[in-house]
Amino acid sequence: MTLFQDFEISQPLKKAISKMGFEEATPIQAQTIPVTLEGNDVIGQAQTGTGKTAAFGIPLIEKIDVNNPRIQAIVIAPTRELAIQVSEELYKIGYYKRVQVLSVYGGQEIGRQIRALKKGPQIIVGTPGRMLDHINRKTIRLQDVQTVVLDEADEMLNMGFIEDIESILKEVPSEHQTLLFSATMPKPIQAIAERFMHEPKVIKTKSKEVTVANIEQYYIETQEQKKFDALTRLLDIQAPELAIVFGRTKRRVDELSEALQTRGYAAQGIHGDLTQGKRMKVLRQFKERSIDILVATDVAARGLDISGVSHVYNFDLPQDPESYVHRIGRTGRAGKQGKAMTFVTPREIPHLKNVEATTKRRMEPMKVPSLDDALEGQQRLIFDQITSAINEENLSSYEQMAENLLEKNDAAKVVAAALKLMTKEPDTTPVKLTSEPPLQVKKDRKKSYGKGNYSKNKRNYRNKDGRQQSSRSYDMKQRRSRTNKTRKSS
Ligand SMILES: Nc1ncnc2c1ncn2[C@@H]1O[C@H](COP(=O)(O)OP(=O)(O)OP(=O)(O)O)[C@@H](O)[C@H]1O
Ligand SMILES: [Mg+2]
Repeated sequence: MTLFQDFEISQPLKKAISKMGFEEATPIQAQTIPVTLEGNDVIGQAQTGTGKTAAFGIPLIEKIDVNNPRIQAIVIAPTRELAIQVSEELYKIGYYKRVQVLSVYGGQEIGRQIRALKKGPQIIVGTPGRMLDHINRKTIRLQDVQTVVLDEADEMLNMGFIEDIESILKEVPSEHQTLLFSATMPKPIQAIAERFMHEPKVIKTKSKEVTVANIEQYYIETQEQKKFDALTRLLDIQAPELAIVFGRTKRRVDELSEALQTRGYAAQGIHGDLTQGKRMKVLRQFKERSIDILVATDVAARGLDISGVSHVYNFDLPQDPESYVHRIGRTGRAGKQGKAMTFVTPREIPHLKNVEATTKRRMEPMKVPSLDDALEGQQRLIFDQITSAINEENLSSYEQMAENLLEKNDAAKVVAAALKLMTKEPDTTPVKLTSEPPLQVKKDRKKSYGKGNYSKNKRNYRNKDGRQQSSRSYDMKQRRSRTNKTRKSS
């Protein structure tokens, strides 16, 4: 057991960490913080929700010179919401040290960011595109940067981002520390990563499984057209505190959130085609629980830490096993329990096996619930709520009314009527949902990474549309298949 108080870090940080409620370091924190404080480059891989943000955040903030108003560290994250979240966590860690942290991301007025940049933040957290934009405008200067962090490193070094990352790194002095963190690190991506690094220490917390043990994982085999009924019945039965439903495409997310609303659920969608204002509003509503179902593309798959997410539903199978790991990792965080349900059509079973082979964990089969099961689920929920209300609520203003009802009616009838009115009976309102074709399993995934397209000596080559590419890991087939992902969010 490693306590934060025992780390060689300054008092203001210890005070901030304790205010955040952390006492004991998680395994990845215990292993990486000392090594990072010594100045090493680090590749840190640990399961979702195990505190990787603080693992890089603590040493990063320890190193900052607060008397220097220039940018000393940058953290790059794949999505806007993650950049904001990471900057908030760093702000908390640096609170008593008075470190200034700023997030810059696409979709927010650039003028506002430029004004904030003039105040001399020491740490910038941003999405690659917007960070490059500021570098080109000379509103961000990286000459004093000593630390570069790639959060969700494998995603950042993936096809769509690598050129931006390379351009950013060109602006950083060659003497700098590089920290890469993610829950997944496919070997070919790690090889690319090491090119950017100086004798990196690779720290992977020892665990056979890629996903955390406290997430129960199920799959539900059903026809494409039956998935939605199965979803709403499951929602009725499982009554999640907060749930995230992942869909494959933006259109899918729009249709799903509308269909859920039609059936009376408090659901909203989030994806890359919405305005930033709308994206932030939906996420705020979800955190405040004015909605309890977030329907999302993979834009919400990585890094987001929202307490209370008890269930994740993969309405559509994710494109690759890594995406599965990150999606389900939105639940079961910081030692909490979670459940993940994945819908799969019969033709997609090979794809599911592929996911299981990567995660080294079997998903349990779950039967498609019937309407009766759904009704029973809702009844059980109401039963539990009433039982706890009997013990905990002040019912005095209702007691007279109860007496009146009981005078004229049979007691069991009265309670049954009240139960019926309170129970949300399964809603079968027809909804419109465009069918998605089944996912095709990629023949040999291992070979498809970095297949001839990338080598150390052959860094530049032209792709099919003649555009020069620097380095890459996925082949073109994979690239096409990933275009539906909401990736370029900055
Ligand atoms: N030592 C600790 N003690 C208690 N809670 C912690 C500790 N470290 C981090 N946490 C909390 O655990 C949660 C998950 O942390 P974090 O978001 O950093 O996970 P992660 O490993 O980056 O996950 P992901 O792979 O999904 O990005 C956060 O709410 C964080 O505040
Ligand atoms: Mg993280």
